This record gives sequence, structure tokens and C-alpha cells, in this order.
Amino acid sequence: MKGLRRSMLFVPGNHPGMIQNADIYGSDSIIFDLEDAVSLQEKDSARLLVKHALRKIDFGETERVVRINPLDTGCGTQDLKMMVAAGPDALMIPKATARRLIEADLMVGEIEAALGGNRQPLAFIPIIESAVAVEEINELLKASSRIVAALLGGEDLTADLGIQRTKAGDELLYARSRVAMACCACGVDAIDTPYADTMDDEGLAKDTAKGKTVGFTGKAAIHPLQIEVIHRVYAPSEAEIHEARQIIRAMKQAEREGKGAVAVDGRMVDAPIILRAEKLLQQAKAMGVHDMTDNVNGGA
Ligand SMILES: CC(C)(COP(=O)(O)OP(=O)(O)OC[C@H]1O[C@@H](n2cnc3c(N)ncnc32)[C@H](O)[C@@H]1OP(=O)(O)O)[C@@H](O)C(=O)NCCC(=O)NCCSC(=O)C[C@@](O)(CC(=O)O)C(=O)O
Ligand SMILES: [Mg+2]
Repeated sequence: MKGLRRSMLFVPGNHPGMIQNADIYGSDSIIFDLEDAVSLQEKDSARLLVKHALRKIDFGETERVVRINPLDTGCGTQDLKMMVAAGPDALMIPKATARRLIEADLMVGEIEAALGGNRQPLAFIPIIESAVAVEEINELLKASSRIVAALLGGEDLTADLGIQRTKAGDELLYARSRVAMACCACGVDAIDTPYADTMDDEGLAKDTAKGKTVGFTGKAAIHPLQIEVIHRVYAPSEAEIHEARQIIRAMKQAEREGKGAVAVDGRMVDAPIILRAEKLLQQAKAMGVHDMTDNVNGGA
């Protein structure tokens, strides 16, 4: 469904078989990768392949994102020129910094103006994968009004820091919290770094929950089997939905009775708790796990 970005599946841009069926696995977004999944020798052919796929294949409601090469390389500039014309929903910009995003915004604006027509401005999803990007995150997210989300790049970030990437992920705690907080402040989606072990569902679920806990709204995937796990973790649980409905019902009852404060199961319910319950029910509705009319009518 376009709109949600719980799961974003990386698909190598040099693999026609994977590209062709990329939407059947149910991820909210597909990221056609022209960067790290494609060798230097295959950059030109991958660019052409992705361009034709965008023009000829109907990927339904799935958001179509292209990860270009870094814009300080010749490949990146060529990717950008061809992809703006091919018309994906968003460009994913690796090795992002505030300055590079300002430059990208200008370049894309010029290409869009030259192409003419009634185009939606192309959206940007920068990858935060250097110490500089983490430290300038607020400036970076404000560098272009095209930015709709940001992805944390754990592999490149730990490489930049010269530290080990572990399954437990303690080394990413600061960057995760900082990026998720800044994304919320700037009103864009926060997408967590992919989990590299495609055979370890339990590890993936734990890692996804870690990101969700600090405020990420979705996670990148590198294999179709990861999508269901990610969706399961991001879906509000039945218990959470039940509690949120109880809170909304109690609040409506209190309003009818002209009471300010209200308690649910002995716990005081006030404005932030009501706001959180409303947000949770909205998310559940967007994910198709809860009918919002229950909320509106105060029913169970
Ligand atoms: C790992 C593997 C080779 C395994 O392939 P295998 O074929 O052995 O897997 P199988 O299990 O046999 O596949 C069963 C069926 O699913 C199909 N299938 C598999 N994967 C699919 C897929 N992704 N999309 C569509 N279809 C797929 C397959 O075609 C087959 O279909 P069929 O033949 O019809 O049965 C494959 O998944 C893969 O290439 N993944 C993407 C890798 C990639 O893009 N990495 C770069 C992005 S991350 C990155 O860069 C992060 C970061 O930027 C951030 C940071 O900084 O942290 C960084 O810097 O690191
Ligand atoms: Mg990377």
C-alpha cells in the first residue's frame, strides 16, 4: 500500500529475475539498487535495466525507489539524470550530507524543469551512513523539501567509525536514537538499517523491535523472507489495540460525564496517553489490523 513504509526491500538493479517479481512479496517499498549490490562493470547495464523496468512494469501500489550511486562519482550523476526521467517515486541518496542533498535538489529541479510537464517533485530518501551525517542530521533533513524519509546505514556507519557491527547492535544505539528522533522532529519516516543474516528470523525480529522501540517507523530488508517478520514486529499487538480502545472509550465516557481525569485498570489516563492510543489505532488501521470505526464510535 503506497503511504506506509514499514518494509523497504532492496533489489539488486542488475538482476532482471528479481526485479520482475519484486512487488509480489508484499513489501511497502522496493529499492532498485544501483550502488553496492552492483559491480562497477555492471553499472551501465543495471541503470538501463532499472530504467526499462520503471517504464514497462506495473509494480502496483508498491512504492518504487531507486538507490543511485554517490553523487560525487560519475556513476551517481549519470544515475540521477536517467532516473529522474524514468520517474520512480523516490531517489535513495547514499553517503548523504546536507551539502550533497542541497546539490542533488538543485540538479533534480533543473532536470525536472527541462523535462517539463506536470511532474510531482521527485522525493528523496537519504542514507545516514557516516559520523558526519549523524552529527548534522537536523540540518541534513532540512536540506531539501523533497525528503520524505531517511534510512540508517549501519554497515557503512560502523565502517566509518572503524568499529565492529554486531548482531546485538549496541554500537548503533546512539545513531539509531539520534536519527529516529530527528526524523520525528522533521516529520519524515525513519527507516532502520537492514539485518544482514537472511536465515536468522529470531535475530531479525529482535533487531527490528530494537529499532521500533527508539522510534523507527520501518526497516529495510534484503531478502523477501524478512518482510513478514518486519511487518509482524511493526503491527500493533492485539493487547495494545485492546488497551488503546479501552482508553479511548474511557476518555469519551469521561467527556460525556464532564470529568477531566479518568482511570483505566487503575492507571490514570491523561492527554499524552490518549494521544498515544489514538496514534496506535491510526497505525493499526493503516496496516489493516483494526477498523477505525470502533475508535470513532467508542465501540470495542
Ligand atoms: C542475499 C541474496 C544474494 C540471496 O539471494 P538468493 O537467490 O541466494 O536467495 P534465495 O533464498 O535463493 O531466494 C529465494 C527467491 O527470492 C528471490 N530473492 C532473493 N532476494 C531477493 C531480493 N532482494 N529481491 C527480490 N527477490 C529476491 C530469489 O530470486 C529467489 O526467487 P526464485 O528464484 O524465483 O525462487 C539476495 O537476497 C540479494 O541479492 N539481496 C539484496 C542484496 C542487496 O541489495 N544488498 C545491498 C543493499 S543493503 C545495503 O547496501 C545496506 C547499506 O547501504 C546500509 C548500511 O550501510 O548498512 C550498506 O552499506 O550496507
Ligand atoms: Mg551503505
